Amino acid sequence: FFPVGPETVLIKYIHKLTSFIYPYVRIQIPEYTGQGMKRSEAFTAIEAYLSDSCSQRANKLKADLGKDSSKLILSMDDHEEVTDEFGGAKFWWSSSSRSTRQPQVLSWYPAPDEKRSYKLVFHKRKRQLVLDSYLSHVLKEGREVAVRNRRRKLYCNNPGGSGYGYRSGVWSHVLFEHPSTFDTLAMDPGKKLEIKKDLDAFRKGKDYYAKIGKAWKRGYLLYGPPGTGKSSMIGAMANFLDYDVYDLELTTVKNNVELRKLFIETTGKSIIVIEDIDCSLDLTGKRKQKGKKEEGASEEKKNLPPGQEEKDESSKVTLSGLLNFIDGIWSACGGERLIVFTTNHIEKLDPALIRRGRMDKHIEMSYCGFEAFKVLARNYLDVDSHPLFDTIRDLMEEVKITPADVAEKLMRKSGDEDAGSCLENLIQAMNKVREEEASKQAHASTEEIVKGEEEKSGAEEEEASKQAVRSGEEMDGEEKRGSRADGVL
Ligand SMILES: Nc1ncnc2c1ncn2[C@@H]1O[C@H](COP(=O)(O)OP(=O)(O)OP(=O)(O)O)[C@@H](O)[C@H]1O
Ligand SMILES: [Mg+2]
Repeated sequence: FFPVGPETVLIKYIHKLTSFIYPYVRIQIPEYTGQGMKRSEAFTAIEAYLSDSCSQRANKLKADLGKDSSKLILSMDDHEEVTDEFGGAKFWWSSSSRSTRQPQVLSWYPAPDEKRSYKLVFHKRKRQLVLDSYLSHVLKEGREVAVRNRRRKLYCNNPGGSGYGYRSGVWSHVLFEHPSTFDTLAMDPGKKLEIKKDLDAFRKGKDYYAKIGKAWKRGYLLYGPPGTGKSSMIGAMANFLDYDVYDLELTTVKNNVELRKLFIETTGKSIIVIEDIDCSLDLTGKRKQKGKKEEGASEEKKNLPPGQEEKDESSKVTLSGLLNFIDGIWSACGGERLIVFTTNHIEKLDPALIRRGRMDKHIEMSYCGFEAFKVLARNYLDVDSHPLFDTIRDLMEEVKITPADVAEKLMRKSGDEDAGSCLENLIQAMNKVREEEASKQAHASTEEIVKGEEEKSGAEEEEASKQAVRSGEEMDGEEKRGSRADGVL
């Protein structure tokens, strides 16, 4: 027996009384939860769910552009109510927003000015139905609607160059509208099909990845000379999978901690891209040089003011930081991510970075072959065959030309330029490349001959001098000395 004051007893009775008169349960879903600045996923899903079901019923609606920018997506306006039915029960949804602007409070992490939230009200007898099935139904439907309506985004981690304040380390985004697709991408058809199959298997592989105990992600390494379509390939992948793209600029990431923060902030169904990985950082072969570097670093450290050393050490993204980013424990959060690296110099990369399991698939983007050329000809000139194709096929076997150069030649400069003259341009360009190659080779080989001859004549001279020495030895006195000197000179 606990002695309780009269107020407690009173409150207890008031609760009982209100639940008798007002037999409803309320659930509040705020837009931002906890201390994080991250938008609640539940809120987003509910927003989408309600937008789908309320457009028929609510009176006050908000509109925004949908996926193809031609259709308006309606959603519930603030302070609006809709009812929903599920499993024979009725549910009331309402939205509210409350201004929280506090001008006198200065904060490093300013809170959003408005606190928005959704409220769900239902009869307490339906509590079990809500917990067992209604909420999961709402989330599932909502997520599907959100995916259907969403406009894909291109995120980058360099918001206007401001490297300080609460904005640093946060992604900013624009709409992703890259025109490249697998149809416009010029490469060997077999290879293209293989990549498409691989991506498809990945997209559908949720259960498979769970079964084999791997995080649902896949790494691609695209390598090859400039202008062979690595960036275009990333665009095509994003369009094929309908994923968002995160373009990670490593040089602006201050340290490993920030890298991890960026990674956690990425959402599922996305491609994380690091372009020119060999230039981004001194990640190349760092592990091997570690010992040497540390020696040097400790000497440098001596000259730094106290406190500076620590900062310097932690102010870099390191190879191990990047490896953790790719396959550390954090990479399992969220799931369904593709990580793509591009480089022009695969040989410069640390093998640890590109081993299978991290970079599961290595794709070489190379010079334009005849099959790739045909794709470009179809896209740029609308031709599938042409009398000049045979010449081009022969030339392509000899000459290294990038798809970017081919594309440039095939682009119609004026409206009246016909396919034939574009192809002629291409042939001319390839002939020029061939001549240049030939003259370079000729130059190289004449150099070799000259070098060879120099060596040969050098040897002859030496032989002659030896001869002279030998013959001189046979002489005697003054003459001997003189002739030897001649020989040497
Ligand atoms: N395989 C290709 N198929 C179709 N177009 C291509 C292809 N490769 C290059 N192009 C054309 O050339 C341009 C440059 O290509 P892209 O930016 O993809 O090259 P990259 O390999 O990323 O080069 P870099 O290594 O310099 O970044 C593209 O805009 C595209 O028009
Ligand atoms: Mg590129």
